[in-house]
Amino acid sequence: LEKQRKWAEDQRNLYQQQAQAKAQMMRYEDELARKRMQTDHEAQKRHNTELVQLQEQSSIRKEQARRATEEQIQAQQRQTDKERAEIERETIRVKAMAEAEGRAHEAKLTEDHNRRMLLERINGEREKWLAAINTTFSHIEGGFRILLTDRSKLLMTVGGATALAAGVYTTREGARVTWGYINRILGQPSLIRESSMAKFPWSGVGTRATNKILNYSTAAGAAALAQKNKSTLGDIVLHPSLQKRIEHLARATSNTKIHQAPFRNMLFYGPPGTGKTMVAREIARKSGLDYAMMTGGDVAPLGSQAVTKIHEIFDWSKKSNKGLLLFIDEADAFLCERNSTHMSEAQRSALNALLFRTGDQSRDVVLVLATNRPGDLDSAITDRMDEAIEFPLPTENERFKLLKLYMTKYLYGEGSNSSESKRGLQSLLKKKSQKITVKDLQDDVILEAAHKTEGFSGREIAKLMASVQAAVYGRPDCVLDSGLFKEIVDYKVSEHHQRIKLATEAGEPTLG
Ligand SMILES: Nc1ncnc2c1ncn2[C@@H]1O[C@H](COP(=O)(O)OP(=O)(O)OP(=O)(O)O)[C@@H](O)[C@H]1O
Repeated sequence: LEKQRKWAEDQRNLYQQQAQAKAQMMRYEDELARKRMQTDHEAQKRHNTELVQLQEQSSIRKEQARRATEEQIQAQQRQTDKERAEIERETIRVKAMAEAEGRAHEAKLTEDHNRRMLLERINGEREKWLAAINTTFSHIEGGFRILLTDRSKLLMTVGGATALAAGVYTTREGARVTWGYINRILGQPSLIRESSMAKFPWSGVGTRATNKILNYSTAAGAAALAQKNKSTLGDIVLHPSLQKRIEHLARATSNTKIHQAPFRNMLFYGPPGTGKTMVAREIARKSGLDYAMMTGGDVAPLGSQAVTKIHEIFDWSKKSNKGLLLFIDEADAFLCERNSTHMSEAQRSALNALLFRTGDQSRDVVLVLATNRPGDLDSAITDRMDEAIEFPLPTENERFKLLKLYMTKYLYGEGSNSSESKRGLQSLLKKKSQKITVKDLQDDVILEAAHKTEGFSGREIAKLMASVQAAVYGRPDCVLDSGLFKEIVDYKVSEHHQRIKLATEAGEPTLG
Protein backbone atom coordinates (compact mmCIF):
# COMPACT_ATOMS: atom_id res chain seq x y z
CA LEU A 1 0.00 0.00 0.00
CA GLU A 2 2.81 2.31 0.91
CA LYS A 3 4.49 1.46 -2.33
CA GLN A 4 1.27 2.06 -4.26
CA ARG A 5 0.75 5.45 -2.56
CA LYS A 6 4.30 6.48 -3.30
CA TRP A 7 3.93 5.53 -6.90
CA ALA A 8 0.65 7.44 -7.16
CA GLU A 9 2.28 10.47 -5.56
CA ASP A 10 5.21 10.25 -7.98
CA GLN A 11 2.76 9.89 -10.78
CA ARG A 12 0.89 13.03 -9.59
CA ASN A 13 4.10 14.99 -9.27
CA LEU A 14 5.05 13.88 -12.72
CA TYR A 15 1.72 15.02 -14.10
CA GLN A 16 2.03 18.29 -12.34
CA GLN A 17 5.52 18.84 -13.71
CA GLN A 18 4.33 17.86 -17.19
CA ALA A 19 1.32 20.23 -16.89
CA GLN A 20 3.62 23.04 -15.69
CA ALA A 21 6.05 22.40 -18.53
CA LYS A 22 3.17 22.37 -21.01
CA ALA A 23 1.69 25.61 -19.63
CA GLN A 24 5.10 27.28 -19.76
CA MET A 25 5.52 26.05 -23.30
CA MET A 26 2.11 27.45 -24.27
CA ARG A 27 2.87 30.81 -22.60
CA TYR A 28 6.14 30.96 -24.42
CA GLU A 29 4.47 30.14 -27.73
CA ASP A 30 1.77 32.71 -27.07
CA GLU A 31 4.36 35.35 -26.30
CA LEU A 32 6.22 34.44 -29.44
CA ALA A 33 3.02 34.69 -31.47
CA ARG A 34 2.25 38.12 -29.94
CA LYS A 35 5.73 39.41 -30.68
CA ARG A 36 5.49 38.16 -34.24
CA MET A 37 2.14 39.85 -34.66
CA GLN A 38 3.50 43.11 -33.24
CA THR A 39 6.47 42.99 -35.56
CA ASP A 40 4.15 42.28 -38.48
CA HIS A 41 1.89 45.13 -37.39
CA GLU A 42 4.76 47.62 -37.17
CA ALA A 43 6.09 46.52 -40.52
CA GLN A 44 2.61 47.02 -42.00
CA LYS A 45 2.36 50.47 -40.36
CA ARG A 46 5.73 51.51 -41.77
CA HIS A 47 4.71 50.25 -45.12
CA ASN A 48 1.44 52.22 -44.98
CA THR A 49 3.24 55.43 -43.90
CA GLU A 50 5.65 55.06 -46.80
CA LEU A 51 2.74 54.50 -49.12
CA VAL A 52 0.96 57.64 -47.86
CA GLN A 53 4.16 59.69 -48.22
CA LEU A 54 4.62 58.41 -51.74
CA GLN A 55 1.03 59.30 -52.60
CA GLU A 56 1.40 62.79 -51.11
CA GLN A 57 4.59 63.42 -53.03
CA SER A 58 2.95 62.23 -56.16
CA SER A 59 -0.08 64.54 -55.70
CA ILE A 60 2.24 67.52 -54.90
CA ARG A 61 4.16 66.79 -58.08
CA LYS A 62 0.89 66.60 -60.01
CA GLU A 63 -0.39 69.89 -58.47
CA GLN A 64 2.88 71.64 -59.33
CA ALA A 65 2.68 70.35 -62.87
CA ARG A 66 -0.95 71.55 -63.14
CA ARG A 67 -0.06 74.99 -61.78
CA ALA A 68 2.86 75.30 -64.13
CA THR A 69 0.60 74.41 -67.05
CA GLU A 70 -2.06 76.89 -65.92
CA GLU A 71 0.49 79.67 -65.54
CA GLN A 72 1.86 78.88 -68.94
CA ILE A 73 -1.65 79.04 -70.40
CA GLN A 74 -2.38 82.32 -68.60
CA ALA A 75 0.89 83.82 -69.77
CA GLN A 76 0.07 82.76 -73.30
CA GLN A 77 -3.45 84.24 -72.90
CA ARG A 78 -2.01 87.51 -71.60
CA GLN A 79 0.44 87.65 -74.42
CA THR A 80 -2.36 87.00 -76.92
CA ASP A 81 -4.58 89.68 -75.32
CA LYS A 82 -1.72 92.13 -75.40
CA GLU A 83 -1.03 91.37 -79.02
CA ARG A 84 -4.70 91.64 -79.86
CA ALA A 85 -5.00 95.01 -78.03
CA GLU A 86 -1.87 96.17 -79.84
CA ILE A 87 -3.34 95.13 -83.16
CA GLU A 88 -6.65 96.81 -82.32
CA ARG A 89 -4.87 100.00 -81.32
CA GLU A 90 -2.84 99.96 -84.44
CA THR A 91 -5.97 99.30 -86.54
CA ILE A 92 -7.80 102.19 -84.87
CA ARG A 93 -4.81 104.46 -85.41
CA VAL A 94 -4.49 103.51 -89.07
CA LYS A 95 -8.24 103.87 -89.53
CA ALA A 96 -8.25 107.28 -87.84
CA MET A 97 -5.32 108.41 -89.98
CA ALA A 98 -7.02 107.15 -93.13
CA GLU A 99 -10.24 108.89 -92.14
CA ALA A 100 -8.38 112.11 -91.34
CA GLU A 101 -6.59 111.94 -94.68
CA GLY A 102 -9.88 111.26 -96.42
CA ARG A 103 -11.50 114.16 -94.66
CA ALA A 104 -8.57 116.46 -95.44
CA HIS A 105 -8.70 115.45 -99.10
CA GLU A 106 -12.45 115.92 -99.22
CA ALA A 107 -12.13 119.29 -97.47
CA LYS A 108 -9.49 120.34 -99.98
CA LEU A 109 -11.71 119.33 -102.91
CA THR A 110 -14.69 121.12 -101.36
CA GLU A 111 -12.57 124.17 -100.70
CA ASP A 112 -11.36 124.28 -104.32
CA HIS A 113 -14.88 123.90 -105.55
CA ASN A 114 -16.17 126.57 -103.16
CA ARG A 115 -13.38 128.93 -104.16
CA ARG A 116 -14.23 128.48 -107.84
CA MET A 117 -17.92 129.03 -107.14
CA LEU A 118 -17.15 132.09 -105.02
CA LEU A 119 -14.97 133.60 -107.72
CA GLU A 120 -17.67 133.03 -110.29
CA ARG A 121 -20.27 134.54 -108.03
CA ILE A 122 -18.06 137.57 -107.25
CA ASN A 123 -17.46 138.17 -110.94
CA GLY A 124 -21.20 137.92 -111.66
CA GLU A 125 -22.01 140.26 -108.76
CA ARG A 126 -19.36 142.76 -109.85
CA GLU A 127 -20.75 142.93 -113.33
CA LYS A 128 -24.28 143.29 -112.02
CA TRP A 129 -23.24 146.09 -109.64
CA LEU A 130 -21.28 147.89 -112.35
CA ALA A 131 -24.29 147.83 -114.63
CA ALA A 132 -26.57 149.02 -111.78
CA ILE A 133 -24.13 151.81 -110.81
CA ASN A 134 -23.87 152.98 -114.42
CA THR A 135 -27.66 153.03 -114.78
CA THR A 136 -28.11 154.85 -111.44
CA PHE A 137 -25.50 157.45 -112.28
CA SER A 138 -27.08 158.10 -115.67
CA HIS A 139 -30.48 158.58 -113.92
CA ILE A 140 -28.95 160.87 -111.28
CA GLU A 141 -27.18 162.84 -113.96
CA GLY A 142 -30.51 163.31 -115.79
CA GLY A 143 -32.25 164.31 -112.55
CA PHE A 144 -29.56 166.85 -111.65
CA ARG A 145 -29.68 168.33 -115.06
CA ILE A 146 -33.49 168.81 -114.74
CA LEU A 147 -33.12 170.21 -111.19
CA LEU A 148 -30.46 172.73 -112.18
CA THR A 149 -32.49 173.95 -115.10
CA ASP A 150 -35.79 174.16 -113.05
CA ARG A 151 -35.42 176.50 -109.99
CA SER A 152 -38.78 175.69 -108.28
CA LYS A 153 -38.09 171.92 -108.33
CA LEU A 154 -34.66 172.54 -106.78
CA LEU A 155 -36.19 174.47 -103.87
CA MET A 156 -38.80 171.76 -103.27
CA THR A 157 -36.19 168.98 -103.22
CA VAL A 158 -33.92 170.76 -100.72
CA GLY A 159 -36.88 171.57 -98.41
CA GLY A 160 -38.21 167.98 -98.57
CA ALA A 161 -34.81 166.44 -97.72
CA THR A 162 -34.36 168.78 -94.72
CA ALA A 163 -37.86 168.02 -93.38
CA LEU A 164 -37.27 164.25 -93.75
CA ALA A 165 -33.95 164.41 -91.82
CA ALA A 166 -35.54 166.46 -89.03
CA GLY A 167 -38.47 163.99 -88.80
CA VAL A 168 -36.22 160.95 -88.57
CA TYR A 169 -34.03 162.53 -85.88
CA THR A 170 -36.98 163.71 -83.76
CA THR A 171 -38.72 160.34 -83.94
CA ARG A 172 -35.57 158.43 -82.95
CA GLU A 173 -34.72 160.64 -80.00
CA GLY A 174 -38.34 160.78 -78.87
CA ALA A 175 -38.61 156.96 -78.93
CA ARG A 176 -35.38 156.65 -76.96
CA VAL A 177 -36.52 159.06 -74.26
CA THR A 178 -39.96 157.42 -74.00
CA TRP A 179 -38.48 153.91 -73.83
CA GLY A 180 -36.02 155.02 -71.12
CA TYR A 181 -38.89 156.48 -69.14
CA ILE A 182 -41.06 153.34 -69.45
CA ASN A 183 -38.08 151.19 -68.59
CA ARG A 184 -37.31 153.24 -65.50
CA ILE A 185 -40.89 153.13 -64.31
CA LEU A 186 -41.69 149.50 -65.04
CA GLY A 187 -38.64 147.53 -66.17
CA GLN A 188 -35.99 145.61 -64.32
CA PRO A 189 -32.95 147.71 -63.28
CA SER A 190 -29.97 147.13 -65.52
CA LEU A 191 -27.76 146.16 -62.56
CA ILE A 192 -29.90 143.08 -61.92
CA ARG A 193 -28.37 140.18 -63.79
CA GLU A 194 -30.85 137.50 -62.91
CA SER A 195 -34.24 137.63 -61.28
CA SER A 196 -37.28 135.53 -60.59
CA MET A 197 -39.44 138.60 -61.13
CA ALA A 198 -40.65 139.23 -64.71
CA LYS A 199 -38.67 141.88 -66.62
CA PHE A 200 -41.92 143.75 -67.24
CA PRO A 201 -45.11 143.33 -65.25
CA TRP A 202 -47.09 142.18 -68.29
CA SER A 203 -44.46 139.78 -69.69
CA GLY A 204 -44.70 136.12 -68.80
CA VAL A 205 -48.29 136.33 -67.53
CA GLY A 206 -49.47 133.88 -70.19
CA THR A 207 -46.54 131.50 -69.69
CA ARG A 208 -46.90 131.53 -65.91
CA ALA A 209 -50.61 130.83 -66.12
CA THR A 210 -50.09 128.01 -68.65
CA ASN A 211 -47.37 126.47 -66.48
CA LYS A 212 -49.59 126.61 -63.41
CA ILE A 213 -52.47 124.99 -65.30
CA LEU A 214 -50.15 122.32 -66.66
CA ASN A 215 -48.69 121.66 -63.24
CA TYR A 216 -51.99 121.35 -61.46
CA SER A 217 -53.98 119.75 -64.27
CA THR A 218 -52.72 116.33 -63.35
CA ALA A 219 -52.54 114.79 -59.92
CA ALA A 220 -48.96 113.77 -60.67
CA GLY A 221 -48.05 117.37 -61.51
CA ALA A 222 -49.51 118.63 -58.25
CA ALA A 223 -47.76 115.89 -56.30
CA ALA A 224 -44.46 116.68 -58.02
CA LEU A 225 -44.87 120.36 -57.18
CA ALA A 226 -45.65 119.58 -53.56
CA GLN A 227 -42.65 117.26 -53.42
CA LYS A 228 -40.45 119.93 -54.98
CA ASN A 229 -41.45 122.49 -52.39
CA LYS A 230 -41.00 120.00 -49.59
CA SER A 231 -37.64 118.66 -50.75
CA THR A 232 -34.52 119.66 -48.92
CA LEU A 233 -31.72 121.74 -50.41
CA GLY A 234 -32.15 120.31 -53.91
CA ASP A 235 -28.86 119.42 -55.52
CA ILE A 236 -26.68 121.27 -53.05
CA VAL A 237 -24.25 119.20 -51.05
CA LEU A 238 -23.25 120.85 -47.80
CA HIS A 239 -21.88 119.83 -44.45
CA PRO A 240 -24.85 118.48 -42.42
CA SER A 241 -24.58 121.21 -39.78
CA LEU A 242 -24.40 123.95 -42.43
CA GLN A 243 -27.31 122.38 -44.30
CA LYS A 244 -29.38 122.36 -41.12
CA ARG A 245 -28.55 126.02 -40.49
CA ILE A 246 -29.52 127.04 -44.03
CA GLU A 247 -32.80 125.13 -43.82
CA HIS A 248 -33.51 126.80 -40.52
CA LEU A 249 -32.75 130.23 -42.03
CA ALA A 250 -35.05 129.55 -45.02
CA ARG A 251 -37.84 128.54 -42.65
CA ALA A 252 -37.21 131.58 -40.47
CA THR A 253 -37.27 133.90 -43.50
CA SER A 254 -40.51 132.35 -44.69
CA ASN A 255 -42.11 132.77 -41.25
CA THR A 256 -40.81 136.33 -41.04
CA LYS A 257 -42.66 137.08 -44.25
CA ILE A 258 -45.88 135.48 -42.96
CA HIS A 259 -45.73 137.49 -39.74
CA GLN A 260 -44.75 140.68 -41.52
CA ALA A 261 -41.68 141.02 -39.30
CA PRO A 262 -38.49 142.70 -40.55
CA PHE A 263 -36.15 140.45 -42.56
CA ARG A 264 -32.71 139.42 -41.36
CA ASN A 265 -29.77 140.15 -43.67
CA MET A 266 -27.16 137.48 -44.33
CA LEU A 267 -23.50 137.37 -45.22
CA PHE A 268 -22.13 134.28 -46.99
CA TYR A 269 -18.39 134.01 -47.08
CA GLY A 270 -15.94 131.34 -48.12
CA PRO A 271 -13.74 130.23 -51.00
CA PRO A 272 -15.06 130.54 -54.56
CA GLY A 273 -17.30 127.80 -55.92
CA THR A 274 -18.60 126.51 -52.60
CA GLY A 275 -22.30 127.02 -53.36
CA LYS A 276 -23.03 130.52 -51.98
CA THR A 277 -25.07 131.60 -55.02
CA MET A 278 -26.88 128.26 -55.18
CA VAL A 279 -27.83 128.50 -51.52
CA ALA A 280 -29.09 132.10 -51.88
CA ARG A 281 -31.31 130.98 -54.77
CA GLU A 282 -32.50 127.99 -52.80
CA ILE A 283 -33.31 130.09 -49.72
CA ALA A 284 -35.39 132.40 -51.91
CA ARG A 285 -37.17 129.39 -53.43
CA LYS A 286 -37.83 127.68 -50.13
CA SER A 287 -38.94 130.82 -48.36
CA GLY A 288 -41.23 131.81 -51.24
CA LEU A 289 -39.53 135.18 -51.85
CA ASP A 290 -38.64 136.71 -55.21
CA TYR A 291 -35.01 136.55 -56.10
CA ALA A 292 -32.71 139.07 -57.77
CA MET A 293 -29.00 138.84 -58.26
CA MET A 294 -26.43 141.52 -58.98
CA THR A 295 -22.67 141.51 -58.99
CA GLY A 296 -20.54 143.97 -57.09
CA GLY A 297 -18.14 144.23 -60.02
CA ASP A 298 -20.86 145.80 -62.22
CA VAL A 299 -21.13 148.91 -60.02
CA ALA A 300 -17.70 150.50 -60.60
CA PRO A 301 -18.02 150.86 -64.42
CA LEU A 302 -21.31 152.78 -63.97
CA GLY A 303 -19.41 155.76 -62.56
CA SER A 304 -21.65 158.57 -61.44
CA GLN A 305 -24.78 156.64 -62.51
CA ALA A 306 -24.16 153.98 -59.84
CA VAL A 307 -26.06 155.85 -57.13
CA THR A 308 -29.17 156.21 -59.30
CA LYS A 309 -28.99 152.51 -60.21
CA ILE A 310 -28.78 151.44 -56.56
CA HIS A 311 -31.85 153.54 -55.73
CA GLU A 312 -33.58 152.07 -58.80
CA ILE A 313 -33.04 148.56 -57.44
CA PHE A 314 -34.57 149.36 -54.06
CA ASP A 315 -37.52 151.16 -55.71
CA TRP A 316 -38.02 148.22 -58.04
CA SER A 317 -37.91 145.74 -55.14
CA LYS A 318 -41.10 147.34 -53.78
CA LYS A 319 -42.97 145.92 -56.76
CA SER A 320 -42.58 142.42 -55.41
CA ASN A 321 -45.60 141.31 -53.42
CA LYS A 322 -43.73 138.39 -51.95
CA GLY A 323 -40.67 140.31 -50.73
CA LEU A 324 -37.32 140.23 -52.52
CA LEU A 325 -34.11 138.44 -51.70
CA LEU A 326 -31.42 140.68 -53.16
CA PHE A 327 -28.24 138.67 -53.62
CA ILE A 328 -25.04 140.69 -54.17
CA ASP A 329 -22.30 138.41 -55.43
CA GLU A 330 -18.64 139.50 -55.14
CA ALA A 331 -19.88 142.07 -52.61
CA ASP A 332 -16.35 143.13 -51.67
CA ALA A 333 -15.96 144.67 -55.16
CA PHE A 334 -18.12 147.64 -54.22
CA LEU A 335 -18.87 147.35 -50.52
CA CYS A 336 -15.24 147.52 -49.40
CA GLU A 337 -13.89 149.81 -46.69
CA ARG A 338 -14.87 153.43 -47.51
CA ASN A 339 -11.47 154.91 -46.77
CA SER A 340 -9.77 152.38 -49.05
CA THR A 341 -7.46 154.14 -51.52
CA HIS A 342 -8.71 152.12 -54.52
CA MET A 343 -12.26 153.35 -54.07
CA SER A 344 -13.51 155.98 -56.50
CA GLU A 345 -15.81 158.81 -55.45
CA ALA A 346 -18.68 157.28 -57.46
CA GLN A 347 -18.23 153.92 -55.73
CA ARG A 348 -18.20 155.57 -52.34
CA SER A 349 -21.47 157.33 -53.19
CA ALA A 350 -22.99 154.02 -54.35
CA LEU A 351 -21.99 152.40 -51.07
CA ASN A 352 -23.48 155.31 -49.15
CA ALA A 353 -26.71 154.95 -51.14
CA LEU A 354 -26.89 151.27 -50.22
CA LEU A 355 -26.17 152.06 -46.58
CA PHE A 356 -28.90 154.68 -46.66
CA ARG A 357 -31.45 152.24 -48.12
CA THR A 358 -30.58 149.48 -45.65
CA GLY A 359 -30.27 151.64 -42.55
CA ASP A 360 -33.48 150.26 -40.99
CA GLN A 361 -34.69 146.69 -40.76
CA SER A 362 -36.59 146.13 -43.99
CA ARG A 363 -39.87 144.31 -44.60
CA ASP A 364 -39.39 144.26 -48.39
CA VAL A 365 -35.79 143.24 -49.00
CA VAL A 366 -33.53 140.58 -47.54
CA LEU A 367 -29.97 141.44 -48.34
CA VAL A 368 -27.69 138.45 -48.94
CA LEU A 369 -24.05 139.27 -49.59
CA ALA A 370 -21.50 136.78 -50.86
CA THR A 371 -17.80 137.39 -50.71
CA ASN A 372 -14.49 135.59 -50.78
CA ARG A 373 -12.88 138.34 -48.66
CA PRO A 374 -15.17 139.14 -45.74
CA GLY A 375 -12.41 141.17 -44.11
CA ASP A 376 -12.52 143.78 -46.93
CA LEU A 377 -16.15 144.77 -46.30
CA ASP A 378 -16.98 148.13 -44.82
CA SER A 379 -17.73 147.92 -41.13
CA ALA A 380 -21.13 149.60 -41.67
CA ILE A 381 -22.05 146.78 -44.04
CA THR A 382 -20.98 144.00 -41.67
CA ASP A 383 -22.92 145.80 -38.95
CA ARG A 384 -26.10 145.45 -41.04
CA MET A 385 -25.66 141.67 -41.35
CA ASP A 386 -27.70 139.58 -38.92
CA GLU A 387 -26.24 136.21 -39.92
CA ALA A 388 -22.71 135.46 -41.11
CA ILE A 389 -22.36 131.98 -42.57
CA GLU A 390 -19.12 130.42 -43.64
CA PHE A 391 -19.07 128.11 -46.67
CA PRO A 392 -15.95 125.97 -46.26
CA LEU A 393 -14.40 123.72 -48.89
CA PRO A 394 -16.13 120.33 -48.99
CA THR A 395 -14.76 117.54 -46.79
CA GLU A 396 -14.02 114.05 -48.13
CA ASN A 397 -17.52 112.85 -47.38
CA GLU A 398 -19.09 115.80 -49.19
CA ARG A 399 -16.68 115.44 -52.10
CA PHE A 400 -17.83 111.85 -52.46
CA LYS A 401 -21.47 112.99 -52.54
CA LEU A 402 -20.61 115.76 -55.03
CA LEU A 403 -18.81 113.30 -57.30
CA LYS A 404 -21.79 110.97 -57.23
CA LEU A 405 -24.18 113.87 -57.85
CA TYR A 406 -22.34 115.21 -60.87
CA MET A 407 -21.75 111.72 -62.15
CA THR A 408 -25.50 111.16 -62.19
CA LYS A 409 -26.03 114.51 -63.88
CA TYR A 410 -23.33 114.38 -66.51
CA LEU A 411 -22.95 110.69 -67.22
CA TYR A 412 -26.46 109.37 -66.76
CA GLY A 413 -28.14 112.57 -67.92
CA GLU A 414 -30.40 112.87 -64.89
CA GLY A 415 -30.53 116.04 -62.86
CA SER A 416 -32.13 119.17 -61.67
CA ASN A 417 -32.73 122.61 -63.08
CA SER A 418 -29.45 124.11 -61.94
CA SER A 419 -27.58 126.04 -64.62
CA GLU A 420 -24.57 123.75 -64.33
CA SER A 421 -26.67 120.68 -64.96
CA LYS A 422 -28.41 122.44 -67.81
CA ARG A 423 -25.06 123.03 -69.41
CA GLY A 424 -24.19 119.38 -68.92
CA LEU A 425 -27.51 118.32 -70.32
CA GLN A 426 -27.12 120.60 -73.30
CA SER A 427 -23.86 118.98 -74.18
CA LEU A 428 -25.53 115.62 -73.62
CA LEU A 429 -28.34 116.53 -75.96
CA LYS A 430 -25.87 117.52 -78.63
CA LYS A 431 -24.51 114.01 -78.46
CA LYS A 432 -27.92 112.45 -78.04
CA SER A 433 -27.13 109.59 -80.36
CA GLN A 434 -24.14 108.50 -78.27
CA LYS A 435 -25.01 107.01 -74.91
CA ILE A 436 -22.36 106.76 -72.24
CA THR A 437 -21.69 103.27 -70.93
CA VAL A 438 -20.18 103.09 -67.45
CA LYS A 439 -18.15 99.98 -66.77
CA ASP A 440 -16.85 98.67 -63.42
CA LEU A 441 -16.87 102.09 -61.73
CA GLN A 442 -17.45 101.02 -58.16
CA ASP A 443 -17.87 103.22 -55.08
CA ASP A 444 -14.32 102.45 -53.95
CA VAL A 445 -12.94 104.20 -57.07
CA ILE A 446 -15.10 107.26 -56.35
CA LEU A 447 -14.07 107.17 -52.69
CA GLU A 448 -10.44 107.17 -53.78
CA ALA A 449 -11.15 110.15 -56.06
CA ALA A 450 -12.86 111.94 -53.16
CA HIS A 451 -9.75 111.33 -51.09
CA LYS A 452 -7.43 112.63 -53.79
CA THR A 453 -9.45 115.78 -54.48
CA GLU A 454 -8.59 117.32 -51.13
CA GLY A 455 -8.89 121.13 -51.42
CA PHE A 456 -11.29 121.04 -54.41
CA SER A 457 -14.32 123.31 -54.34
CA GLY A 458 -17.80 122.19 -55.45
CA ARG A 459 -17.28 124.01 -58.75
CA GLU A 460 -13.97 122.25 -59.36
CA ILE A 461 -15.63 118.89 -58.74
CA ALA A 462 -18.44 119.76 -61.14
CA LYS A 463 -15.82 120.73 -63.71
CA LEU A 464 -13.90 117.53 -63.09
CA MET A 465 -16.99 115.49 -63.91
CA ALA A 466 -17.60 117.67 -66.98
CA SER A 467 -14.04 116.80 -68.08
CA VAL A 468 -14.78 113.12 -67.53
CA GLN A 469 -17.86 113.49 -69.71
CA ALA A 470 -15.82 115.24 -72.43
CA ALA A 471 -13.14 112.54 -72.29
CA VAL A 472 -15.77 109.83 -72.65
CA TYR A 473 -17.20 111.56 -75.70
CA GLY A 474 -13.68 111.70 -77.08
CA ARG A 475 -13.65 107.91 -77.22
CA PRO A 476 -15.18 106.15 -80.19
CA ASP A 477 -17.14 103.68 -78.01
CA CYS A 478 -18.25 106.27 -75.38
CA VAL A 479 -17.28 103.92 -72.54
CA LEU A 480 -16.22 105.14 -69.12
CA ASP A 481 -14.16 102.69 -67.10
CA SER A 482 -12.29 103.08 -63.85
CA GLY A 483 -8.97 103.52 -65.73
CA LEU A 484 -10.16 106.58 -67.66
CA PHE A 485 -11.86 107.99 -64.56
CA LYS A 486 -8.70 107.68 -62.48
CA GLU A 487 -6.64 109.21 -65.28
CA ILE A 488 -8.84 112.34 -65.45
CA VAL A 489 -8.94 112.63 -61.65
CA ASP A 490 -5.14 112.46 -61.45
CA TYR A 491 -4.80 115.01 -64.21
CA LYS A 492 -7.25 117.40 -62.55
CA VAL A 493 -5.59 116.96 -59.16
CA SER A 494 -2.19 117.88 -60.57
CA GLU A 495 -3.77 120.82 -62.43
CA HIS A 496 -5.33 122.01 -59.16
CA HIS A 497 -1.99 121.85 -57.36
CA GLN A 498 -0.30 123.68 -60.21
CA ARG A 499 -2.92 126.42 -60.03
CA ILE A 500 -2.50 126.78 -56.28
CA LYS A 501 1.26 126.99 -56.76
CA LEU A 502 0.90 129.72 -59.38
CA ALA A 503 -1.55 131.64 -57.19
CA THR A 504 0.82 131.40 -54.23
CA GLU A 505 3.74 132.60 -56.35
CA ALA A 506 1.65 135.52 -57.60
CA GLY A 507 0.85 136.34 -53.96
CA GLU A 508 -2.91 135.94 -54.37
CA PRO A 509 -4.63 135.65 -51.04
CA THR A 510 -6.79 132.54 -50.91
CA LEU A 511 -9.52 131.62 -48.49
CA GLY A 512 -9.33 127.89 -48.06
N1 LIG B 1 -22.20 122.64 -52.34
C1 LIG B 1 -22.39 122.40 -53.64
N2 LIG B 1 -23.23 121.43 -54.04
C2 LIG B 1 -23.41 121.21 -55.35
N3 LIG B 1 -22.79 121.89 -56.33
C3 LIG B 1 -21.94 122.86 -55.98
C4 LIG B 1 -21.69 123.17 -54.62
N4 LIG B 1 -20.81 124.18 -54.57
C5 LIG B 1 -20.52 124.51 -55.83
N5 LIG B 1 -21.19 123.73 -56.70
C6 LIG B 1 -21.07 123.80 -58.15
O1 LIG B 1 -20.28 124.94 -58.45
C7 LIG B 1 -21.01 125.89 -59.22
C8 LIG B 1 -20.75 127.26 -58.66
O2 LIG B 1 -21.41 127.40 -57.42
P1 LIG B 1 -21.83 128.83 -56.84
O3 LIG B 1 -21.95 129.81 -57.96
O4 LIG B 1 -22.98 128.65 -55.95
O5 LIG B 1 -20.52 129.13 -56.01
P2 LIG B 1 -20.14 130.49 -55.26
O6 LIG B 1 -19.71 130.09 -53.90
O7 LIG B 1 -21.25 131.47 -55.36
O8 LIG B 1 -18.89 130.92 -56.10
P3 LIG B 1 -18.27 132.39 -56.33
O9 LIG B 1 -17.78 132.87 -55.00
O10 LIG B 1 -17.16 132.14 -57.29
O11 LIG B 1 -19.37 133.23 -56.90
C9 LIG B 1 -22.46 125.48 -59.12
O12 LIG B 1 -23.16 125.77 -60.31
C10 LIG B 1 -22.39 124.00 -58.86
O13 LIG B 1 -22.29 123.32 -60.09
